[in-house]
Amino acid sequence: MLIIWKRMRITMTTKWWIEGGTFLTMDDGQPIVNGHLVVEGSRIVYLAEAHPGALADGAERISGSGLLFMPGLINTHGHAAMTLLRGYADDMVLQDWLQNKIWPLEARFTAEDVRAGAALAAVEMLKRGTTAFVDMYDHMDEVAQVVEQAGLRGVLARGVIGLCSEAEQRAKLEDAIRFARDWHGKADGRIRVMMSPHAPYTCPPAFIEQFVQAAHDLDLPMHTHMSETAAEVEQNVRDYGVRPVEHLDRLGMFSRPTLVAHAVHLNDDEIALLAERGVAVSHNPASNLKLASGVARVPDMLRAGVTVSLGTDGAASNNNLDVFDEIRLTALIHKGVSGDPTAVPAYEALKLGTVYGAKAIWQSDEIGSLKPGMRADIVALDIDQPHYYPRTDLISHLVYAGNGRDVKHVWVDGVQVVRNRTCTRLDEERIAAEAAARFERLSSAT
Ligand SMILES: CSC[C@H]1O[C@@H](n2cnc3c(O)ncnc32)[C@H](O)[C@@H]1O
Ligand SMILES: [Zn+2]
Repeated sequence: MLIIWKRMRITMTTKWWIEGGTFLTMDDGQPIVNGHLVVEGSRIVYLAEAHPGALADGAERISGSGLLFMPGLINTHGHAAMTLLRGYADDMVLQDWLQNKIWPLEARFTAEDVRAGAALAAVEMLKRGTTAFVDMYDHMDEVAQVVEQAGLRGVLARGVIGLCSEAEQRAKLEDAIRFARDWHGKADGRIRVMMSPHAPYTCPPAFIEQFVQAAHDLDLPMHTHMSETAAEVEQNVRDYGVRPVEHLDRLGMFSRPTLVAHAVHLNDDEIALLAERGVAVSHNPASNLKLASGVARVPDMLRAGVTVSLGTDGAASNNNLDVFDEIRLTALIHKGVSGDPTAVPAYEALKLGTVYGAKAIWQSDEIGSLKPGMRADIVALDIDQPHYYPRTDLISHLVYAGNGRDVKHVWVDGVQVVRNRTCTRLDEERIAAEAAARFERLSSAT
């Protein structure tokens, strides 16, 4: 009997069907109004205007009335546990902020603190429509467990600062390798791992080369902060005779698939090199504005063929984890600084948060758009609200009038992780209380 039950569990896949919703596929077509979508197991098997017919037989029916369905948003750079430090240090520039406020407090973080901060981030991201995120931090086993429990998709990296002895560097590299071996491909394939030296200004060249070698050995991508501030670029030239892009290229980093966060201070040659090497960029507009780092040359990068995606960075420099905010900022600030209202059009900004995010972090073509064969990472927004009327242009409304608070339901890999604005797999009240208590403990020790 037990064997029969186990077999049934393996062969039975859940099937559900959205009837009559509006679908923004992000596949360059017009939104499908009054369409139908069928999910079997973790994948979309049908999406069209026509009724799915027998394909919907036996499927649980969900009404799509008043809802806009789109691919889950992809946050390509952040530090989830830093939700604990939200509002702790505002209105400072990066180096002062890191050295005098953030790093001293992070030095006290325990694994339990990281778990509490990551759980708070998971609740926040899911409720604002993010289904996949990149995370770089310490105590990453805790983050991986939160991802597994929350039902999120995560590309995780044990971030490493190499301003320490060679013995400590070795121990950190070994921990990053151990983390990759333990977690890459886990949580039914929802977790993937990258190798991540923190930045060229915190990791000596030989240490970065060891990470590149490990990435080759493990066949993993690389992730780092790069060219975030003008001061960083100047320091790199002083220390190594070249700017950060050439420096990392010489160290072999771009021989691996690489995602760099920020890339604010680039010249034309550097943009051309990133395009040539296939390096993807995580644009973090809110964090770059708040830390007064500058504005990345996103329109120039897109023109050159660089894959540009969106990240929130940590909640201490943003101060939320809402990718809809980054989409809106991206559509607005590049118009403002260039004087060109077409610099980043609304639909292109949405692509940065979905299609290009997928290209930057998920090497296989399975997420970032809605079509048969893709993973069912889906967000439903309540568009029965004043700011979605009149129905002139839903893409315009989503980018310029909407926000993450419009998210009502979320699915990852076909599993509903947010229902009616509530996380189905996380205890939101307990997580918020735990985060508050953890911050109290951390800050009272100062
Ligand atoms: C080694 S774990 C990650 C490390 O990165 C720090 N961090 C957070 N935001 C930024 C940023 O904008 N630039 C550089 N480093 C950042 C975080 O505090 C952790 O120490
Ligand atoms: Zn960062």
